[in-house]
Amino acid sequence: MKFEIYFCGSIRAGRQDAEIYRRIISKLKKYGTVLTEFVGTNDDSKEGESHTKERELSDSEIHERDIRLLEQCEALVAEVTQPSLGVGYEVGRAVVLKKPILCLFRPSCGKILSALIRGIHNEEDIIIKDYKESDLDDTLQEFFEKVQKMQEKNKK
Ligand SMILES: O=c1[nH]c(=O)n([C@H]2C[C@H](O)[C@@H](COP(=O)(O)O)O2)cc1CO
Repeated sequence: MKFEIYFCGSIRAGRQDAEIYRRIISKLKKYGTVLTEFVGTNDDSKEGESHTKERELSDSEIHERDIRLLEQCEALVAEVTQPSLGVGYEVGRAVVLKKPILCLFRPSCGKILSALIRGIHNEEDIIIKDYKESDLDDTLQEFFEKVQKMQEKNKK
């Protein structure tokens, strides 16, 4: 399986889960190319050393680049535990673009996921999954098998 994958995680809404994003991205590489690897790059500074390049771009350039990558991707995986306007927007745009979507939420954080995210689950091409890191391998495998099947069906 070799897909182009758009990964979403909080940036300006807080970098507390950046290390988890990095670990998810390294698992995603088994399934293809991660178009937004910078979301998981480890950083010490508040906005992130890894975003030095991002800082060279204007907000509208970041938005244009991300929409282009969203259109290009074959699947979107979002870590939605840390609430982020940018991630919510990306998920909404991916719904409109009819991309397969996997949203990953850790209930252990004590927060309650937005109904506007949990409510898009359809058991088919949009999966909203409560997870623990120990479940990730199985969850990703299951999701990308679905994506593969959908692509094969669409080719017929
Ligand atoms: O510099 C950036 N680069 C970028 O690609 N994004 C995208 C990717 C992330 O999945 C998402 C994070 O949004 P936010 O910054 O609102 O938490 O938006 C967001 C920012 C900063 O808002």
